[in-house]
This record gives sequence, C-alpha cells and structure tokens, in this order.
Amino acid sequence: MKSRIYIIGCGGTIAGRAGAADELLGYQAGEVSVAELIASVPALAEYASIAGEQYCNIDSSSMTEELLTGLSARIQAVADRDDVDGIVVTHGTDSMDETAYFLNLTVHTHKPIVIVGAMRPATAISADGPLNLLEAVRLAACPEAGDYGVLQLMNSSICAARYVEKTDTTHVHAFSDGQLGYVGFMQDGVPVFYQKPLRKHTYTSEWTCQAGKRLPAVWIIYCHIGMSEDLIEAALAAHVEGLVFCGFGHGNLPLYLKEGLEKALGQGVVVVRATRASGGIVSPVPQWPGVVGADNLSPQKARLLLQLILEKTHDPEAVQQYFQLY
Ligand SMILES: NC(=O)CC[C@H](N)C(=O)O
Repeated sequence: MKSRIYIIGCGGTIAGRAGAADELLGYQAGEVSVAELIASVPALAEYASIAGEQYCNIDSSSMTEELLTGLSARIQAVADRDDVDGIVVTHGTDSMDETAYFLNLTVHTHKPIVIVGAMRPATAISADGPLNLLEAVRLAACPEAGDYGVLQLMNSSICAARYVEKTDTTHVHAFSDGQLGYVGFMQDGVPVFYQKPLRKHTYTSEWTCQAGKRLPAVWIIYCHIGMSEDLIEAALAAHVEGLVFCGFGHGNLPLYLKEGLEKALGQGVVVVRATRASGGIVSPVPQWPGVVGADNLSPQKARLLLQLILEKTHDPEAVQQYFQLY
C-alpha cells in the first residue's frame, strides 16, 4: 500500500505568483492554493496517496504566534490519525527555521514531518517548488524519517529542525544545517541519511501545544556598537518574561548594559545570551551571573525554546539545563 501523506499548505514562495516567468523577486508569496500545488506535480501520486488542506496562505515573514501554535495543534491532530503516515508542510522560507523548531518541540509523533518551501515562485522558469514538493513527499513517505524529528528539505538537502538556518536571501541553495552538516540528502528521489540529531525532539519532547495557547512575551535585543541601554527599559515596560540578547562573539554584552540587566534579573526576567556570530556555542560565564547561555541555538530559536521553558520554570539554572537538552 502506498504511504498516505497529508500536505498542509501555509503559503510562501512555493505558493508564489509573479506576472512573468523571469520575475524572480517581484512576486506575491502565498497566492497559489495547496490544491493547485498538488495538482501541478502529478508524479506525487506515483509515490503516495495524497490528501491536504490549506492552513493559511501567507508570506512567512508575517507568521504570528497565534498561527504558529494553531499549526502545531493542527499537525498534532493530523499526526494522530490512523489514515495518515506522514505530513508535509509547505511554508515560506523566511521564518521556516522557527516554525520547524517549534514543531520539533511541540508535536508528539513518530511519523515523519517534513517542512518544505521554494526560492523561486511557482510561476518562474526553473521553479524549484515542484521538485522540492515531490522530494518532501518521498521523504515523508519513508517511516525512518520520523526518527529525526521534524525535517526541513529543499534543494535535495535534508536538515534537522534544530539546526536549520536560512543562509542565503534569494538563491536556491538557501539553507544549511549550521555547523553540524546535513542529516542527509535526496539521491534520485531516495533519502540517504548520515547522522541523527541527539537533542530531544517530537516524541521525546515534554511540550505539547493547544490551539490558542498564549506564549509569554520574550524579546530579542540585537547587540551592536552604539546600542542603547534604553532597549532593556523598553522591554521591561512591555512586561517581558524573557530577554534574548543577540550578543557579540561568545554572547558578549556591553558592560554598560550591566545596570539594566541587573534590574531585569531583579524583576525575575530570564535573560539568555546568544550570538550574532554565525556559529559556535554560547556557554554561561561568571561575568554574567544568572544569565543563561543559548548553547548553539540562533537567537530566534533560543527565544522559542525559552518561551516554552518559561511554562515550567523561571530559575536560570533550570533554564540552562533545558538549553543543554533541546
Ligand atoms: N522563498 C521564500 O519563501 C521567501 C518568500 C516569503 N518572504 C516567505 O517567506 O514566505
């Protein structure tokens, strides 16, 4: 029997439409329906029996927390169905790293979940969407793919949700698996795996997500020469529960932030140091007591993890331990 793959459409460039085939940037994302996408790749039916739904049809830079939590809950409901073997999520690439990691942390299933997009709109000459979609379906139809947590697939390269990063603004080869390397590749339509992510995910994660779940306010502050300490004041005025700093190098923060940071910590705000460097680990250091290191998570992924951790604890040491596990 063919695998039964359920495709959930969220929009993005894979569903983008432009006025001309050579228009690669001036297009509207989230225009083509998931039904049209499925119909445009008849070969899907050779490898799986396909069903699907439109969850939203947006440019992923407009993804909201409400849509994100609703998507997680929806995918959980689909994954729990006996008549579904794997799930493909079509999604814009701009915030795909965040959605992939959030689903990795909140959907409990052994079934494969593959998030896929494209860099050229559906109307473009040499559009990359159709092949990406076909390969995503073939990957989701492979039961072993469920052992890796949520996977991201584009350009025949398979990334683990925890590590996936957008590393190019416009080119087809837009994603990398950070410093750790791809978990595998699609070779002539067949997944070939090389390594497994070790951090907790999907069926080993301790979080679930109901639709309508409210995530705590956590801001990211980007460090740069001449940055203003007023940003911390603004965050406190907005009653954040957490702050993630996109710090210099090893998550280094300007010393003149010390007073503001101590005030934030004194008010029970959980503070995390991440880095604006493109790779490497940020560890906790004695110079910043009570401040958590983001491990090797990007600031935006550290923020999502912190939002979930804050459900369980506000104790910096316990928060740090979570960052070592996920
Ligand atoms: N290539 C893309 O998908 C980027 C298009 C769009 N900004 C989005 O993320 O939805």
